[in-house]
Amino acid sequence: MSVSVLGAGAFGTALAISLGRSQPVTLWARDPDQAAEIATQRINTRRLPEAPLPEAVTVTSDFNAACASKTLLLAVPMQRLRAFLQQDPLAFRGKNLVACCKGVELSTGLGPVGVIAEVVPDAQAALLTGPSFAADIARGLPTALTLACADAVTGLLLQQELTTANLRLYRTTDTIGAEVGGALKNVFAIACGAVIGAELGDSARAALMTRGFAEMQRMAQTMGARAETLAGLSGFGDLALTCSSPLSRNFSLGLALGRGESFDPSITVEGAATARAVMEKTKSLGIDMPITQTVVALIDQSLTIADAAAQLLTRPLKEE
Ligand SMILES: NC(=O)c1ccc[n+]([C@@H]2O[C@H](COP(=O)([O-])OP(=O)(O)OC[C@H]3O[C@@H](n4cnc5c(N)ncnc54)[C@H](O)[C@@H]3O)[C@@H](O)[C@H]2O)c1
Ligand SMILES: O=P(O)(O)OC[C@H](O)CO
Repeated sequence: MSVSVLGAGAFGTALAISLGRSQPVTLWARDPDQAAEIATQRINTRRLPEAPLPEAVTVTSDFNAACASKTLLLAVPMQRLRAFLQQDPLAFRGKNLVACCKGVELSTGLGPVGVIAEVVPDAQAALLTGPSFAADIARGLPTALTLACADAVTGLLLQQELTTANLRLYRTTDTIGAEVGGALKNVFAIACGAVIGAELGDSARAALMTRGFAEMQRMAQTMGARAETLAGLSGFGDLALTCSSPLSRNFSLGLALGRGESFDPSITVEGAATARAVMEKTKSLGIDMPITQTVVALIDQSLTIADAAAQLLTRPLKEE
């Protein structure tokens, strides 16, 4: 069996480095100049500048060559996944397609596994998600993630194939739970960053994390997910990491909002589009997501941080 990573951003490069320490891996970049640069310098200076590539990583911009592997890790942003798959759906037929992105598609309300199932129905769709920064994985620091695949046999195979010495994978067949946890933790990280940026305190952050987790559970269970998935790495685990670290881009966007500073729009921040997509989805699900709604308003700048805090604090009192 062979593995290719499609997408040479920070996360794709980190996964290729981790896997490449013990097996041959192909890393595909869509930009031929970038592929040539990484192949020659043995480092991705644009996205992961301090992490050299092991010898076993082959870098290419040849799409067909990369798609020769049976297992393909799709490391492109959530809102680009469909267009990426639609470029050449035949190339993906019969493959193990492991989405490595987190979020909900704006146009459909689907998560990454749902998008793969729609565009390439005869592939085995899986999701790799959970608490991890690309730089940590690339440095070989200890990390644990969730590998979600509805097909238990394929899930077991992928768990064994993608676990490395420092990257331990747990498996689940609950793809919905894994999708929802990974998507919503980014939304709440924006909220937590805003609270810290506006100097509203660590207690307020803890409240947002806890009530955000309640929103996450509410949405996931309404969609048929299992509670234990949300309590695992893909839900609680990633919420804890992303809401507490300035290394997170979602948290950093929130920090900028809280401080009234600008933020580079070219940086991948999945939580912004996902918050909008989730609010659209709640209309059909019929559930209340007040923190998610507040994040949309903060991003739109239709609400100040002070008004957002006042609005959340004055909601009708209820049981926990
Ligand atoms: N960076 C992390 O620490 C980290 C950790 C875990 C999960 N993730 C997830 O991984 C996903 C990707 O994040 P990232 O950090 O690698 O982002 P990034 O911005 O570093 O890289 C995104 C890559 O996708 C490529 N890309 C974009 N559109 C494309 C298209 N249509 N076709 C082919 N390639 C395309 C870009 O060229 C770029 O190389 C996100 O969903 C993110 O949440 C990231
Ligand atoms: O930098 P972020 O906010 O996209 O977070 C990276 C990972 O998703 C953390 O698990």
